[in-house]
Amino acid sequence: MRLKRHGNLLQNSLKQVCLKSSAPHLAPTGYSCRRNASSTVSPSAPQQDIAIVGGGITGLSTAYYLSRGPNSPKVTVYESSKRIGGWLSSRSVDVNGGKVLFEQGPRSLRPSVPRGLNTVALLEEIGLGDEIIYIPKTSPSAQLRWLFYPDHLFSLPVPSEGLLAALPKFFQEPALKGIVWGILTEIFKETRPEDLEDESVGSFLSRRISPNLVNNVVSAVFHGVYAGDVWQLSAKSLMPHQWHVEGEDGSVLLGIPHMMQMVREDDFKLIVELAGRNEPTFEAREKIKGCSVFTLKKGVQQLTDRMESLLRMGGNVEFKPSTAVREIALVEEGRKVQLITDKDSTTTTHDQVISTLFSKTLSKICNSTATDGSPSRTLLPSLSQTHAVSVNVVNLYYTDPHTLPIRGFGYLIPQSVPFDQNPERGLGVVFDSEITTEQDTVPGTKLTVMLGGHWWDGWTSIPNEKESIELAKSLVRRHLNITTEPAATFFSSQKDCIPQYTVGHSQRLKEAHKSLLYHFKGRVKVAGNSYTGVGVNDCLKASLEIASSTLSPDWNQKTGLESFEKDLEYVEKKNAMGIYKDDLLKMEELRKRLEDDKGKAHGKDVEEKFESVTMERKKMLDWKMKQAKKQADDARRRLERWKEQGQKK
Ligand SMILES: C=Cc1c2[nH]c(c1C)Cc1[nH]c(c(CCC(=O)O)c1C)Cc1[nH]c(c(C)c1CCC(=O)O)Cc1[nH]c(c(C)c1C=C)C2
Repeated sequence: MRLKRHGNLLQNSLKQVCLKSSAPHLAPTGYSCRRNASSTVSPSAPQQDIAIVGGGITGLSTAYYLSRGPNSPKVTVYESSKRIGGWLSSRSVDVNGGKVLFEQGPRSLRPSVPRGLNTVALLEEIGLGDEIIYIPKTSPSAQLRWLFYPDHLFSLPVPSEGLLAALPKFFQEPALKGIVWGILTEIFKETRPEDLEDESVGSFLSRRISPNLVNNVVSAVFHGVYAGDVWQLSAKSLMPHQWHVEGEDGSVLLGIPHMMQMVREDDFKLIVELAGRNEPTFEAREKIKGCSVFTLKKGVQQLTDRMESLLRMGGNVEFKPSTAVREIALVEEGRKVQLITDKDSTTTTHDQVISTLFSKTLSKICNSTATDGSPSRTLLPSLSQTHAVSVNVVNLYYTDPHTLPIRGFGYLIPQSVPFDQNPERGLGVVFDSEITTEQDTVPGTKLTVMLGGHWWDGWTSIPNEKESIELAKSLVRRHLNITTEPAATFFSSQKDCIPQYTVGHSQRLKEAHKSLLYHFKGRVKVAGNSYTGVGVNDCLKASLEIASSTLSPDWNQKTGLESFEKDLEYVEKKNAMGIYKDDLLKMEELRKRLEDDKGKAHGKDVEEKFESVTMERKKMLDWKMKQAKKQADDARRRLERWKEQGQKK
């Protein structure tokens, strides 16, 4: 009975989500997932049939965005494994009379503007707003981040303590040697040759600042995000702002003021889109302001679980788990895409296919048909070069809440640490119980040890479960002096979990865009962590965009990679200030008028005018705030109504 009521509630909320996105006054400015009047697909046209290959976070959210409007297409999600949800995997494990939550993939998300805001908006939309745990910027896990070099842990400078407090560390810590000098002399360094299309993060930052910064600090930070090798990862793709300003201003340092006024054009579009819908709610925006990262009460997998159940209840989406797609081909004179799956070689046809697979896997299933007996070749050669790293994740739980000798987020191990200090090939350790204890029912200390990544490139076999747990215990014994046995351990091997955006990434994707258009006429599109960012926030942004492209009038010009046709474009941040955009533009107008007046007016007059402008701005902001709050109240009341309706049913 209880479950049923819950089910009704979910179904209702999906209906409400649909109603919401179809409301004309809420029409998104940029990404319309609705088929509007100008669409090539008229309301009487047959329902489109879309296949999504891959049932991870990108596949599920694409299915969700496709399904939330009226006249939504028929969607089929193909997933090779039994389980839907992909890399987002949270396990609740029984320990000593209670339960602790272990994360195998991403564990917390950043509230960055606008991608993190977009994630919060989605969480609110699917009814998980109250399940978000906001970790405050003041918590030890947000303040203290540690690095290991060469044989000890040291904390990275805390920005709030200021430069003066941090300065001695730059001279005492061997890892930071030469970095201050490298920064001070950056503006005098030669700029890159004009014909240099891309280079590694290592080469870029060594050239601009110092190799020590790369080997001892940046390589550690890149371990924490990409588990990759800084000497192979692309500066153009992964440090796009810094790369851009070097090109524009000749120096990264001199370019900082410029950089701070800029925002990527695609992010700007998302800011405007979110502001247009006043999302996330005012309350969530307020919480985000003070938070460093956020997660969910039952772990990040709650996001994929909720989307899956909403989609199953909505009725327009069919799930095909344990069904690997082994071939994709254009058929019926280019009017359909055929998928051949490994289930008895079943074939199905669809109007469009969105692949969220690892790009190399996609390249293997998109082949030319050889009629002359020669071996078939991939139609997407530039994607066949992609490489991904594997990470073994070991979760450890100790009953003593005071097992750790230090507080903070955890620590990262840079590439320069000698082998004898890191024979386990560790990348870093997360102090999960320092980030939040809200997910567990018993006290204790919870750690996650990450092993492998690029260290294992070229290895033919990697450590198994038993070996990895031993390696993890040995690592925390040497680095943290933890000698007690954990009360619980959990292991997972994440094979090829992080695609590596190595030098030439953007050029390869530009070529892939052309190949997809040429061979599949826009009927095969891509999204996911192989292309426009490896994080959850990036994947959700990509799925919003690809769902919109799929239903747009010019769907046949879109592949998900069209942004790679040209270099990244930036716009001025002041035009991208979300809900304050109009105010700021009006302010700018007033400021200009005042400047014009300046020549005519004197002293007191000018001061008075400035004061009146400030008052005017304040009034405008107050008004906007009140409006946003009213909208949030309305949304809350609406939600209460849905809940009541759901319960009555
Ligand atoms: C399986 C291991 C993973 C490692 N990195 C990622 C995974 C899935 C992916 C990843 N990690 C972070 C980001 C950036 C997030 C964003 O921009 O929104 C991505 C794409 C950052 C991050 N890394 C760790 C944590 C707890 C976070 C969360 C945000 C933060 O606090 O900065 C921990 C961590 N992840 C990896 C390692 C080696 C590591 C070590 C401490 C590899």
